Amino acid sequence: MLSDSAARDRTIAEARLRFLTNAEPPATIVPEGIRNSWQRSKYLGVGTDEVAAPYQPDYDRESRLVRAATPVLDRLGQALTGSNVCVIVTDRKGWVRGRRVGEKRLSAYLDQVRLAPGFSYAEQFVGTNGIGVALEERRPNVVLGTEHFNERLQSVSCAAAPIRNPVTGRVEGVMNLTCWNGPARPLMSALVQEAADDIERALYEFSSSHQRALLEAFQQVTHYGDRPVLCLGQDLVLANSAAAARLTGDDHRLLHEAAAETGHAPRTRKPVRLARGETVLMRCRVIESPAGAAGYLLELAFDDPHRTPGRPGTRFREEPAASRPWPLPGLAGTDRAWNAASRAVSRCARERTALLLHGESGTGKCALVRAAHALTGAVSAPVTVDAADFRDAGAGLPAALRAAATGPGRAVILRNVDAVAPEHEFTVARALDAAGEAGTWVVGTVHRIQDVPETLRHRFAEASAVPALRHRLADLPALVDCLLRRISPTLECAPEVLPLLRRHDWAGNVRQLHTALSQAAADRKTHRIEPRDLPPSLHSAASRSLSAWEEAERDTLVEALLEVDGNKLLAARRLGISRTTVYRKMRAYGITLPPRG
Ligand SMILES: Nc1ncnc2c1ncn2[C@@H]1O[C@H](COP(=O)(O)OP(=O)(O)OP(=O)(O)O)[C@@H](O)[C@H]1O
Repeated sequence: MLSDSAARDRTIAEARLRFLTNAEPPATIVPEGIRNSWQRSKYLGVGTDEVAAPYQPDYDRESRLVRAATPVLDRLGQALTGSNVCVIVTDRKGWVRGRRVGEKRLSAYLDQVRLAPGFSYAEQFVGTNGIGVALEERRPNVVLGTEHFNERLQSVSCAAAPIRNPVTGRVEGVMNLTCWNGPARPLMSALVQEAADDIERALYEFSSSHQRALLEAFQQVTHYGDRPVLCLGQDLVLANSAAAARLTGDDHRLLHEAAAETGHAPRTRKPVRLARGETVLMRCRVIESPAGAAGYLLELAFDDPHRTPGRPGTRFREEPAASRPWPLPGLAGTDRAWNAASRAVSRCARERTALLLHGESGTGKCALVRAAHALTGAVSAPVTVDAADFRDAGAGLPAALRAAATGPGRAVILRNVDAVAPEHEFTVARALDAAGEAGTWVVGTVHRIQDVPETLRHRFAEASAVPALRHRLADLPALVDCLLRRISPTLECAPEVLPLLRRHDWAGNVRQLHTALSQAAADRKTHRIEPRDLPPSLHSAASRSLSAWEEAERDTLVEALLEVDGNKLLAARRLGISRTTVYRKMRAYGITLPPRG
């Protein structure tokens, strides 16, 4: 007769097979965290029989995380000698940075499945596993034998817990414990959490005296009362919930600038205009640490502490600015405003709350909806109905909305809500209501929220802003990585490309970035995109917007220069103009070319 755990393993294995072969969501017998992870893994097309963990042998062996983790790993390694257990530490992207194994047979197996230093065990490469799930869900978890997405990992079970930076709360890595399938399961979680705690304590010791000084000042002020407080250090932002709910990344920058101007003037209350036009009164104090000035502590007073900024009279709830990343499958970025949007969209998808997403074209509004909807175990992808397609035949729009399949597990996106003709607002609103009542998740997208007519605005219980790419340029490397992988898995960028991308204003946002990289990839001669492969517009940084004619002139000049390897004299001859004109136009259009290779 089968033991309880063997019977459970068999049930889970059968559920996994059914999930992999059918289009249905995994059976509810599978624990929720594992179900979500299976869905993400399937959505990302992760393999089930080959472990495709990528390898990067060069990494910083002196990083703060490695230094904090090494004594803990050494101690556990000694204690576990001879046992069938292994302890592993990864960084925040899942790259294995340290491993200690109790016995040789397990060590050989882990090498075979690439669970070894230098390899990444992120979920996007390996599918459901303790490390990957801890990083995606940012909480401790256990993955038992057959719950692994990849069958080659099913001989082992693992428990993992995120390691957080005790000052910022950011996940710095994962502590993982792996052993052959067996009865030790309940002990694994306790041991792994204790080890993660030890590493966090060591990280705290390492954190600079600046950070400690800021944290102490912040805690003192926020201990009493709940007025908005913000602490700004060089690479650290601390906000209590009253401040986080009202401030965006752009506001932090504006407040930082104002604080730098005010300096040490604790009695002064300075008015500061925030990104959305609202004014806040700021009292600023410089925080000193033994190593010098650590940053600013800002106490803020809003005009009306309860009103949602910039939304007089609406019933929208703005999502609190979220500092923690909220990764969604296939999408990249950890900017604060992007995190807040991802979090809001995911919550609305789960709760099926009608949502209005606003932001410039190409920022990722529809992509967010698709990814969040997929994670809910949806039966089909969202149906997109573009109101702009019905500008001349507006009566067809309500009919198109009604024709979309409705019901639980389905979603409909009304794109360009502002393009609904006034005479059709009411029937469109009725169609959206009917879809919502049938259990469909209803989402609207628009560039500017103020352009949405009142009748339609009230169909959406919540609103969330998706930031423009130029306001989240810190996300460029991650976005480039993600988009390149979509174009071709072997494609990479030369390091000189990013600075060129960074100075562009990206009016077409992530969509434009994708197009630029696709164009560059189509013209390249190797698997590496070099600066010269980029479209001409990216070689210039004009200080004003150009007319169509000027753009054409700039592109012709850049193409001529690239063809002759940047030689201005030869380019001038080709174009039949003087070398002085070439120099003048290069200056006027802000053209810089990669150094000659
Ligand atoms: N964070 C991201 N990571 C990866 N790809 C992204 C991200 N954001 C957007 N994209 C990609 O950029 C492209 C444009 O995104 P999307 O169509 O969602 O924009 P949108 O804001 O809905 O635009 P529009 O307002 O014109 O409908 C898509 O290919 C999408 O996958």
